[in-house]
Amino acid sequence: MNVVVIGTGYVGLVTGTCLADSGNDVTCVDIDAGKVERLKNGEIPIYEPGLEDMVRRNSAAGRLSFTTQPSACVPGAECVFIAVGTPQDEDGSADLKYVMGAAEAVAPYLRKNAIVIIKSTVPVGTNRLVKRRLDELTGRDVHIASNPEFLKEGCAIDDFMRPDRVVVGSIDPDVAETVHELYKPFLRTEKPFLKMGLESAEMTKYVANCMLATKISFINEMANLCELVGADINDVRRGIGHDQRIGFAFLFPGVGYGGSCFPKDVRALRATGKELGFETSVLHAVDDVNTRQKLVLFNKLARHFKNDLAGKKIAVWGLSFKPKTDDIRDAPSLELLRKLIAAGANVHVHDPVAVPNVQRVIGDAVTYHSHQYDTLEQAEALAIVTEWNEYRNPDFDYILHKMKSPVIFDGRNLYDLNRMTKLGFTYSGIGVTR
Ligand SMILES: NC(=O)C1=CN([C@@H]2O[C@H](COP(=O)(O)OP(=O)(O)OC[C@H]3O[C@@H](n4cnc5c(N)ncnc54)[C@H](O)[C@@H]3O)[C@@H](O)[C@H]2O)C=CC1
Ligand SMILES: O=C(O)[C@H]1O[C@H](OP(=O)(O)OP(=O)(O)OC[C@H]2O[C@@H](n3ccc(=O)[nH]c3=O)[C@H](O)[C@@H]2O)[C@H](O)[C@@H](O)[C@@H]1O
Repeated sequence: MNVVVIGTGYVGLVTGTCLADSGNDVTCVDIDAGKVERLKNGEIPIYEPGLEDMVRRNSAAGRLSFTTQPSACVPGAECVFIAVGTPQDEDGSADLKYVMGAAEAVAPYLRKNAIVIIKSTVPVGTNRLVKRRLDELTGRDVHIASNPEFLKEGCAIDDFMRPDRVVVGSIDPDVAETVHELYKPFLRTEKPFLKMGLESAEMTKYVANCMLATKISFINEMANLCELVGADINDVRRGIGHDQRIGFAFLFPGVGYGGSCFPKDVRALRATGKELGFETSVLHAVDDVNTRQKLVLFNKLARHFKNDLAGKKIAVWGLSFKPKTDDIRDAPSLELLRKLIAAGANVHVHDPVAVPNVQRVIGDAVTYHSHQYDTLEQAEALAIVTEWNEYRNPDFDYILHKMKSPVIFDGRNLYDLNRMTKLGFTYSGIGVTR
């Protein structure tokens, strides 16, 4: 099929590349000329394992190309995906200016019977709003489909190629069937293609993200309570997870969820409720718990140093909002760094890939290191924010020898409390402490 994807961010680039990989002719469009230039040279602007190779391979095969001009590709397209950002507006609701802008940019070039597929996460009602605008601009009854994306950064290609399900909302069932053709190569096992109405598809995306965010805030609240009652959340997690009704997924306690989606999507769904005079109390609590959880490492450090962090050398491992990405949008690390800087601490940080992004936001108020151990020279405490694999099994003897005082605040429960205590560390995890 001839496909156009508008937006070459995490979602657009992965969608376009994976669809090209299954034999479609794909053109990706972005308004950012610099990004398009880099992509044309086979350079990808984000860190996503495996993506660069796939972009190069499919570009070389002539199935994947990049442009800034919708006029150059939309006229030939049977399907036009819109995968632009939907950031949080000041009141928490989703800002639709990029989605509407993209729709308006493609409208003049849409061929008869082309399908516009909205992949961006958009509030209920947006697909109909976009359709109305497209109908107005083209003078035709434009086909529209809502196709929310469920991929995770860091394993985006695998998630796209092996989805748990594909959701498509449409007015006309034939439109959904055409979209199904695009997805059939990725749904060869028992995984379902779920057809539904536009509103249900839009809502499905928010409910999925809010459910996952709820699980995380719930387990974080329980972890904090475990510390107070002297229980170990790792044992409790296993104790509940074996109950098949509960399970293990997304119940790892930590420093709060970050990233470009959970925080904004929880707030956007709250805003939808508010607009309709409906109080979403659970979502309010989820957001509230998460805001507090992002401060959990700072509060532990402040308590340990009796509220005097001035001049204390603190090492921080992990800056991206989760491993295998350089994305720092709403990352808990930023909250920690800002609080430590404000308290006058001498902060030394490491991250395998996110340092350039953090440098752009935090500047030289902290010291960046290219090796994790270099942060520890005479450090008085180590805070672990992101569970990169290389932090899981470090040389603890070396760390003991390097640090001024062997104190670890582990925001991801990478280590075992008893082992750490035996080794001579003062150690505190999330929901695991002495
Ligand atoms: N990042 C993720 O893991 C996931 C994101 N989503 C949703 O997908 C959407 C896109 O997210 P990301 O890919 O992270 O966004 P992003 O911010 O990384 O990329 C968006 C891209 O769209 C481009 N753009 C904006 N207006 C344009 C226009 N008129 N024409 C052409 N290009 C335009 C921007 O220059 C940018 O390159 C959002 O609604 C997000 O909530 C859904 C699932 C996963
Ligand atoms: O809409 C989106 O953008 C995407 O949002 C999330 O994907 P992503 O944000 O890439 O990353 P996750 O792996 O879900 O992690 C989100 C945050 O939750 C935290 N988390 C996750 C799992 C867990 O058990 N505990 C926990 O604290 C992570 O550290 C991270 O900060 C969803 O998992 C995707 O399905 C969805 O498509």
